[in-house]
Amino acid sequence: MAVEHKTKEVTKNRTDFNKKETDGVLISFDEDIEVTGNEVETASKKELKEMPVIMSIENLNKEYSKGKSVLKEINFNIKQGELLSIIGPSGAGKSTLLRSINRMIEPTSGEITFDGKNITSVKGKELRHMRTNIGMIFQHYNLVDRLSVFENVMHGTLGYKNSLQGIFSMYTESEKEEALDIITELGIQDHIYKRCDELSGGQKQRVGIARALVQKPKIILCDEPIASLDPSSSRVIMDHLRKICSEKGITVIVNLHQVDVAKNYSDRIIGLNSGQVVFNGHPAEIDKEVIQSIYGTDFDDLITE
Ligand SMILES: Nc1ncnc2c1ncn2[C@@H]1O[C@H](COP(=O)(O)OP(=O)(O)OP(=O)(O)O)[C@@H](O)[C@H]1O
Repeated sequence: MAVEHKTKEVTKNRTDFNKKETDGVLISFDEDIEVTGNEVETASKKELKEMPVIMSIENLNKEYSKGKSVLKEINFNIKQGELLSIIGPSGAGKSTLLRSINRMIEPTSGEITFDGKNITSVKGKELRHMRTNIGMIFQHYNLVDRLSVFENVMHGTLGYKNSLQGIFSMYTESEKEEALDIITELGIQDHIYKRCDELSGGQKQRVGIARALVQKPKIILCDEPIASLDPSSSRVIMDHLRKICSEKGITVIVNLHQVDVAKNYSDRIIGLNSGQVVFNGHPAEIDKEVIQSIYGTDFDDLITE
């Protein structure tokens, strides 16, 4: 079921939020936009309209403890090749939502259909197979520091291997060649034999993207991929994610704290507040009232001018 509309009446509050930097949330608006990247070419509405839906999320709920809902009746569709950002205040449920999608977290109820298959209750081999189609990158990279860039990237193929092949790092020549191509595309070929703990944050995140890409995923989930990076490295990472959608047709779902980055790079934005979707629309529809609905009445408390 597609939900392509604002799902909650926005609160009327005329506080001027222009260019306010909160703890981790940078807000800006069209008339005074503070863009961290170049003008980015997102997919046109028409192009995306013609793309097939790759994932549907229906009535998804999550309770970590009984009676305390962290996700409440989440509904939305995602198209192939779409870059979808999820924004919302700390604790809104962004990570829980992202991790429910690949079942790192078990949803309490609801249904996720991926590539035509209900993946909500798949187990064992089927779950492993499903996860090879869903790559993930993390705020803190989740690399093995003492291993080289190349070895970390090759770990992306492990989902396709039995445990013996995995233990002995048995990679085929074509797997190695494909990994090299991806490493080169990401511009980290000069670091290929370096240990990962010798890299900058931006380089580490590019290793994380390369590892996700060698999985040959249909979707990549990104949990605050730029939260630990400076603006220049953030731009490089977001440019790569945008390119992955536009040129490889891979769907990217990205949790972000930076509203301006979400506006600049996304085909669509979902706003979460207290576990509910309060906005689901085009970045151009994000205005002060929408921001108020997403960040809530406590938003003033976050301002640190
Ligand atoms: N493993 C857990 N057990 C119990 N409660 C949890 C667990 N993980 C998250 N929560 C709670 O669920 C709610 C949503 O957390 P989540 O991390 O999904 O939010 P978020 O929007 O990603 O926040 P942030 O932007 O700070 O990362 C929070 O109230 C959090 O305390």
